[in-house]
Amino acid sequence: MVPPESPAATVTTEESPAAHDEDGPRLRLDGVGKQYGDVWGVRDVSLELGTGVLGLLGPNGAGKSTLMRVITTYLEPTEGTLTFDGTDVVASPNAVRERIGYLPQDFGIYPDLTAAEFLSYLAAIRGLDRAHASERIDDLLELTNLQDARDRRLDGFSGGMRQRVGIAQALLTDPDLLVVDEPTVGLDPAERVRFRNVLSSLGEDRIVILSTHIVSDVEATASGVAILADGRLRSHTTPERLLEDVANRVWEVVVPRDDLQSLKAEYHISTTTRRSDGIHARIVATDPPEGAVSVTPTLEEAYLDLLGEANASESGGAP
Ligand SMILES: Nc1ncnc2c1ncn2[C@@H]1O[C@H](COP(=O)(O)OP(=O)(O)OP(=O)(O)O)[C@@H](O)[C@H]1O
Repeated sequence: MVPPESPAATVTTEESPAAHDEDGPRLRLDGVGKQYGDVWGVRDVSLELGTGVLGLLGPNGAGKSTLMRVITTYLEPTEGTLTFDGTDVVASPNAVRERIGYLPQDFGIYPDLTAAEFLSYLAAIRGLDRAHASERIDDLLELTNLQDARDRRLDGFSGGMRQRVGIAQALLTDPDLLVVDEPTVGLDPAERVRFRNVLSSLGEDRIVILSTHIVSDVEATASGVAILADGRLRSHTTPERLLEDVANRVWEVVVPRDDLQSLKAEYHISTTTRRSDGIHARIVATDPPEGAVSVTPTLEEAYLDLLGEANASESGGAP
């Protein structure tokens, strides 16, 4: 919960990433807040976005879904204003809706339909004329690399293929703003890479907002990062600047397994890996322990450092 008296988030606008294309679509949020009863889902969010992929990161309950629902007009903000190319999103939701594509986390399909039938059905619901829809569906099946599966029933699709159908449906009206919620959860590594590539190319000429817990998806696709915590915008920057902020402060140290607890007590540990020579721990610290070797930070470490909550997540290695 965000108490109304909380201080405004310290977000420096001059650090915000510049849009790729000054002539492309622009989305602007000023002091946006959404309250559920006594609880603020998000509060005082100001952002200006141009073309490119924005990675929206934040812990559970940070307000990501609330913010996306407000942006996609599913929820009205309690306070603040949103404008899309100068149009007031709250006053004219219908004008904005037709320019927005949304892939929600709980995207439902009709299992008995083929990919092409499903997209035709959604195109009809959204009022696309038949000839235009058929051409558009062909293009989208190609874009999402599903042309060979177009006449297969959706119940035989893998998770990754379903997500690509989800992206295709979100793009039916050729939106200038695409919002995708946790799109790579449950995908295998190859599908994830393919999906990331599709998102990156979509960001070339539209605004893409990618909400996720998977920081490596942001690292691979995003030109901008917005970090929410407790409903507040903590940072709007580029992945490069986020990494610069933690440069020279990430270390790897090898300790015997019995020393791990005391290391945890003293340092922010991002990951630990068990190897035959001991536990390899990556830590974020200004004053590292003796023997620590400086390593290249990951975006996840920069993100955890900003949230101030780095802690160990153990990964594989020798027993
Ligand atoms: N319909 C609702 N009624 C009351 N409170 C809500 C409602 N939806 C969200 N909240 C609250 O608003 C805050 C933000 O929730 P939200 O779902 O937007 O966060 P999130 O970042 O999307 O979380 P997650 O990553 O777990 O999906 C939380 O405190 C949540 O409990």
